[in-house]
Amino acid sequence: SVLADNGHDVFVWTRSEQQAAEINLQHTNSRYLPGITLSDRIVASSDMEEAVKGTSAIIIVAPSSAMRTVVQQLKPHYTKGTLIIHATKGFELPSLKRMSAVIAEELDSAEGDIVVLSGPSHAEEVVKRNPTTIVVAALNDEKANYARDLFMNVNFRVYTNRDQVGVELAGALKNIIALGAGMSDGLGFGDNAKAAIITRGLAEISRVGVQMGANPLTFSGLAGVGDLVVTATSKHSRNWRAGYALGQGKPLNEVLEAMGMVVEGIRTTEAAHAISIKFNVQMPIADQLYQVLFTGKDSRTAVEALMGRDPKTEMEVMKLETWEQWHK
Ligand SMILES: NC(=O)C1=CN([C@@H]2O[C@H](COP(=O)(O)OP(=O)(O)OC[C@H]3O[C@@H](n4cnc5c(N)ncnc54)[C@H](O)[C@@H]3O)[C@@H](O)[C@H]2O)C=CC1
Ligand SMILES: O=C(CO)COP(=O)(O)O
Repeated sequence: SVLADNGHDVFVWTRSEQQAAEINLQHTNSRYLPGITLSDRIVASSDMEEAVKGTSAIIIVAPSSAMRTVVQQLKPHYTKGTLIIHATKGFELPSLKRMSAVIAEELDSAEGDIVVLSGPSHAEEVVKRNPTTIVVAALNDEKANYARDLFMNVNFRVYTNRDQVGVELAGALKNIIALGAGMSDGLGFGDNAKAAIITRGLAEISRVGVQMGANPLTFSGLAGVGDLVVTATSKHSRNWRAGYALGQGKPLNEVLEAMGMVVEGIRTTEAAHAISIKFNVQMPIADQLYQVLFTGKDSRTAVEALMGRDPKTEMEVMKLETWEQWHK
């Protein structure tokens, strides 16, 4: 919708012929954006070749679990050099690869040329043209600037950031903390507990991000704090809503079935469990969530485990040598 507002012709690919017909004939997408009329500049197709033929940029927003197969379907129709932007927040499992690495591998392109679009941007509000700020990140400045100019308008402000790794990691990892914030609310803990999980969650995802090559400052930006606030406090958030239902004692399979949309934080918690071992970094919140989601631990017992940890200094956010390296 943002691109259509900016005067671009937009082609949407969907697996569902029925959904494509609805978008083309009624200009609505009732399952995902009820009550919204879409621009007639938006044309949908269930044929990948038709959807991407002759386009100057391709935006991929498949769930992380489907990213590789979607890019494999795109590959035969992809013209080398066409700009690729992705807005998916998650990791590939079990490889733990970031999405831009998966895309670059499949399309045989440089990872730094893939533009990551991230930040606090629930589709439900973007489509209403409510003010939204996001970040586009790539090592390749020309490509990042091109992506920025495609999307930028008076309702949708776009910043650039060269820390592609950090933006991608922040966007994925914040979903774990949003699940935890929802769970805290579902348990009825109130504002103090939610502020605690957001703040300590930010420390945790920044610590692991830095260990994986991110600039810590990226976690104070739109892809970090910005998206964490949105996802951990919004009624739109699938991750918060799933956490809330889990906190109320509903079983995971029931929660996911009722949601009917992807809850990336579940898979990302699984990824974080492996990441904390691989990168030798403590992720206490993700670790407790992992136990609640995958080993049947009671959520109140998990909270007790978090609150009963050994005393720490608050500033033990990341390894000092990494911090010093960034501040040299
Ligand atoms: N919904 C939002 O406001 C935002 C979502 N994102 C990210 O976008 C990604 C997608 O999320 P949503 O659109 O919210 O999920 P969703 O569950 O609402 O929609 C996912 C879409 O992908 C399709 N899909 C699933 N598996 C597929 C496959 N194998 N091949 C082709 N299509 C497939 C589904 O049919 C559905 O149309 C996630 O990584 C999410 O974190 C990022 C920013 C905002
Ligand atoms: O990342 C998002 C908003 O920026 C979407 O979060 P949810 O998947 O939790 O709705």
